Amino acid sequence: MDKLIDLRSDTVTVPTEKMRKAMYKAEVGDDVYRDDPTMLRLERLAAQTMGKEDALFIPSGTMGNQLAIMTHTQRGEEIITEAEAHIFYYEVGALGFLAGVQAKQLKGHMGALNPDEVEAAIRMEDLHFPRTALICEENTHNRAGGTVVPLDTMEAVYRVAHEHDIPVHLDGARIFNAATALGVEAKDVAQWADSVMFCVSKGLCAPVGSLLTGSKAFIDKARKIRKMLGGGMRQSGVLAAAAIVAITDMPQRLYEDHENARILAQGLAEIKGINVDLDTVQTNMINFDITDTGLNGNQLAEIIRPYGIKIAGSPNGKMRFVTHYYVTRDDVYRVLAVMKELIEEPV
Ligand SMILES: Cc1ncc(COP(=O)(O)O)c(CN[C@H](C(=O)O)[C@H](C)O)c1O
Repeated sequence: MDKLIDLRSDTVTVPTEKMRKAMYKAEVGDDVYRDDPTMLRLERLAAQTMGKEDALFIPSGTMGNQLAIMTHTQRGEEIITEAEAHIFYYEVGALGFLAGVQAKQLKGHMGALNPDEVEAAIRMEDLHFPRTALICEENTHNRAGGTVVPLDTMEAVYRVAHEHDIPVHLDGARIFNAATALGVEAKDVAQWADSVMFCVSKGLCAPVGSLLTGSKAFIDKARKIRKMLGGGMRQSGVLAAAAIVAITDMPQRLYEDHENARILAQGLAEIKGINVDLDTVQTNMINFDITDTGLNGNQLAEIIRPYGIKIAGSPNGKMRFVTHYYVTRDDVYRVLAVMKELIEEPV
């Protein structure tokens, strides 16, 4: 059976052999009592990696983002997000349902908020107005194509926020991809946010989890809200062990995913009917459009599947391919050969 090439997302990655061994041998305890030594080690490592005081393990990035919002805000307040931020676009309306806040959405440029527009969007004191309680950024930015927000932009937004005593939360699901593309450490990106959520379950290949990082006071409050949501976990050191391997071993190889994405994007751009904006291919994602091929994403997903290639379908021509640890350079060449055959020489 040919190997399955799965380009749907970097969320499909499975734990490495080293992670599985670490999980098996993990020293565990009841983390609600703070007795799990492996979880304590992970949270110290995560905080140190982001240059923050403390960290909290959560089972998903969505929970980490929403926990941050619930911790930073009060019901009835307003947060500022980019127009297609994951926090707004893909988190099932949790902003309103869980945190009871509303979003002021600003259209970014390749996912980056404009600091002047952020400042203009901050509410002044007025009987009619909700208070602006939080500014949320996303780096890399998923729906913009895994694009990287420049550090000077993040710094400018951070300074505007702090001039108005407003905290900044970074959805850093792929912060290590951003740091790799920028040639800096993750903490150099994280410094321009008060709280940072990052995922170990995506490009870093851990089976489960994300870390929310921030000040000790912030994390103490977030830990209590996590417990309220039923997120207090017992012997979670089994998961923490894999996350420690993920943070320690995997960021340094992300450049390979970026190189593979670049090669894949350039190859796709040469196929008749496929439109790719190569400027947006900056990390491990490729957003492209197949409308001019006469196919939509769902049709392509169906005809490509028998070739051992899994892609996310779509009702229109808008497509996303994501590279990761389990997509090799040879897999990239095979995908290009199959795409060329299916699109340029349809039967
Ligand atoms: C920027 C960002 N922030 C948060 C999350 C949520 O992470 P999880 O809740 O899936 O762990 C994601 C997941 N992104 C997933 C994907 O890309 O396939 C889907 C869209 O939810 C994300 O891309």
